[in-house]
Amino acid sequence: MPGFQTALANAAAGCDAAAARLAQVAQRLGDAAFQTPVDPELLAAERQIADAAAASAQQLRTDPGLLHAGRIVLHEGRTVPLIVPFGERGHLATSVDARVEGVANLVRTAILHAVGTREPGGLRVVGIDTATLGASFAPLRPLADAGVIEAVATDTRAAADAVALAEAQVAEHIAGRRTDRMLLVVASLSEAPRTLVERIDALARSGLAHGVTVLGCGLPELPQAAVMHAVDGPASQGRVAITNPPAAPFGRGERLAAPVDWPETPDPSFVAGEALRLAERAKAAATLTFADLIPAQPESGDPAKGLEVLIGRDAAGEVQLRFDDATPHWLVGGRTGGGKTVFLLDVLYGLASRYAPSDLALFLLDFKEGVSFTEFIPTDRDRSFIPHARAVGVESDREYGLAVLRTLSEEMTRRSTVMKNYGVASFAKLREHEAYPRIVCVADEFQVLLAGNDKVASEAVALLEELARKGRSYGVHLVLASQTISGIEALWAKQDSIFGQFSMRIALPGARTVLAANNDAAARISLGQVVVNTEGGTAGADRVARFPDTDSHVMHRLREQLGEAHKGVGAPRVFYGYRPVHLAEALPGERKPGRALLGREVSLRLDAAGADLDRRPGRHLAVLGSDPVGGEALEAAAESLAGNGTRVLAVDFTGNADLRAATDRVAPEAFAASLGEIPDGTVIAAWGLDAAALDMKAQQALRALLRTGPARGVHLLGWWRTFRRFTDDIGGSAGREDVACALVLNLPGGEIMGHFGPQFQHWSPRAGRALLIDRHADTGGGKLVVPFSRMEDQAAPGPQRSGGTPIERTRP
Ligand SMILES: Nc1ncnc2c1ncn2[C@@H]1O[C@H](COP(=O)(O)OP(=O)(O)OP(=O)(O)O)[C@@H](O)[C@H]1O
Repeated sequence: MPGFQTALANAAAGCDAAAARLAQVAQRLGDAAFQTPVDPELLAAERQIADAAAASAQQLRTDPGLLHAGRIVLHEGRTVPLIVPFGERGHLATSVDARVEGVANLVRTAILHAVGTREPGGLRVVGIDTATLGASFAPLRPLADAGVIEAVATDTRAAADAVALAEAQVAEHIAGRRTDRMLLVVASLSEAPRTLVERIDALARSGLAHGVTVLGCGLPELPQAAVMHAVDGPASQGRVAITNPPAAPFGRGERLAAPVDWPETPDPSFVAGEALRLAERAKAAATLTFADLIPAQPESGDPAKGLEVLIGRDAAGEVQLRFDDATPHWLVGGRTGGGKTVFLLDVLYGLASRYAPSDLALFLLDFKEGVSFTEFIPTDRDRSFIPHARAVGVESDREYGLAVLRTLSEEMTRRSTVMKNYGVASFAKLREHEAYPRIVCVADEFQVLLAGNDKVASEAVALLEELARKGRSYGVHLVLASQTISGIEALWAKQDSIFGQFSMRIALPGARTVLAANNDAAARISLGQVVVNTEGGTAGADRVARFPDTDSHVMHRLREQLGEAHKGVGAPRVFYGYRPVHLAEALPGERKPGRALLGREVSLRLDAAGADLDRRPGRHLAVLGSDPVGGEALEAAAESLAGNGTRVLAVDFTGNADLRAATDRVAPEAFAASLGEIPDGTVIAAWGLDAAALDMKAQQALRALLRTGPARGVHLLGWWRTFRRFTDDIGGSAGREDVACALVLNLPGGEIMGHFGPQFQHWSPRAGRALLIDRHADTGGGKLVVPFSRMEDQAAPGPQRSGGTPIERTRP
């Protein structure tokens, strides 16, 4: 732009000379001086300037180092743009704030110019507007929605945060961690404390070289700034006098000798259109696609020092998050529909594509209808899965979550022993000897695990604390996510020592309490954006990134690729909290002679649960409670035994049992009499024993059978729908040891603890779950199981007809 600059310099010199002459004349003649005819040379210079300015105008608009800050008023009604150094070349200040319309126009012009003349993402804008509560920025709303204007502070506290953001920008710039620029726009500051103004001055001093430009409206003392002074007085016509910009003075005097006007009020539709255009441009540039998250070279990451994953972009570029010593565990929050599922899928698919299944193991828990991890497991329609996933809980029980946490804790113990053997103290060093994978355990709606004061909650807290504290040394990482404030508070309330370990805070729109109390960054973002804060949520340490929506084709393709590359890796074990389980799905190895299978353990391995009917005293099973599932579990037990060659004698007092699996049947009315004649090696399966008419003699025969049966291979599997009748039948506490196994259904802990022990007082029955107690196998609180139920197409057979003879053979 040499033509324009030379013309401007000549004109400025001309102006200086004319101004000096004018001043002298004015001194002599007073107001009459202004009637003095204008020097024809000056008019000629002005014409030259105006022509050069018109020719260069387009070029000027694209230079981020120059700002069109108003109009220089010339003679003959001519004006030329007032161009001042800006951006990296200078700050700009005004003597009055944006309550003056011309200054508000300057604010908008400056922002649109600064954003528009840089590459998308090259400039962040932070605003302060306490006197008009943000009105100066209102027409630029799309830029705020797109995250280009990161914050507009409307009170003094927020103003201090905004200044802190700019200070952090300088610090990051000095440290070489950022190369983008920030424009701090102080549109108005009303009664700001002196210290805040001093901080802005300090920013102005160091900012030019270190990434911050200040537009300080109402701050005429701003260092390194050209200052536009509103000229007072009735004759001033709202004119402005501008001081020389320190970086590029207009001329020899202190000020530009010609009068200046504030920028004109632009057409509102132009401002709105520009803001929208720039916002769209910023969004398009800041948004990666889901496919962009998948590296070109899959599984090439080295997990020794940490795991790294690309999640999106912010103004400074790509945003990579890490699981490492600095950010070993993550806390994620956001309101319903805030994008938590999508964000977690971005992270987990990103990780799975970067690291091999031997380097990364995923444990995925979902405690409510929230995130569903079906994208990791085979489904009826799509058999592909993510081979990194080791265990997945969908709408998991708390006990399942606990089992996963226990497994991780045991894994840490195992690793610690190995590390001691090698004499190393970090996961990175361990990897030099053995290729242990890093483990990432995601618990969505984790607060469910901590709810209440029961044993599960207290054990979960203890385990979480241990994992949070020690996980980093052993390569075990937690991601706790919650949609509710109470979720995060639950963790806080339970153990603040856990909370403190989560230096990585991730806040999706509407998240509260994930960030520090005075950090409201999550309130200002919209869907598709995330606040990432690696300093425990501290205000001023946020990065606002845009993350992509998921893409089911890309996910499917990756699953197929991974499946192809890791053919030998089996599908993860999946616990579906809401699904019934069936004996028919038991694996061949799970069916063993003499083992009555009753359901599936709610545990990491989801093993088949049952009672072993061996020769030890007491090897009988009582199914207790009126829930009809008790009858179905007993059917499964009978079937599993009969399938392995055990002779099963069935008797049904309920009229609803499916006795097809039984080898023999006995009519209900013949049951009492048959008790004395049970052949050796027989299992009696009895449905609804509470309805059996047992006189004293029969009851005694029953007790004798219980006491002596196992030694000769005779076992009773009995379903009592009432607890009282069960204890009566076995002879109360005297017979306690005679029935060692029980499957407890809908009977509260308070009712059974007298018989089974105080450790069962916390048992609270729930649909589809039972408590398996084996007095010989464990002294703890029993095992939570999902009892086997009938398949849906397995219709209830209706009342069974009893035969005429006591023992009727139904199957050879
Ligand atoms: N980064 C994004 N870009 C575009 N759309 C998104 C993005 N993230 C989420 N969405 C959309 O927002 C909607 C809600 O997202 P998501 O299911 O992840 O929310 P959530 O917080 O898990 O909510 P909920 O638990 O209630 O399902 C979805 O339709 C999703 O496609």
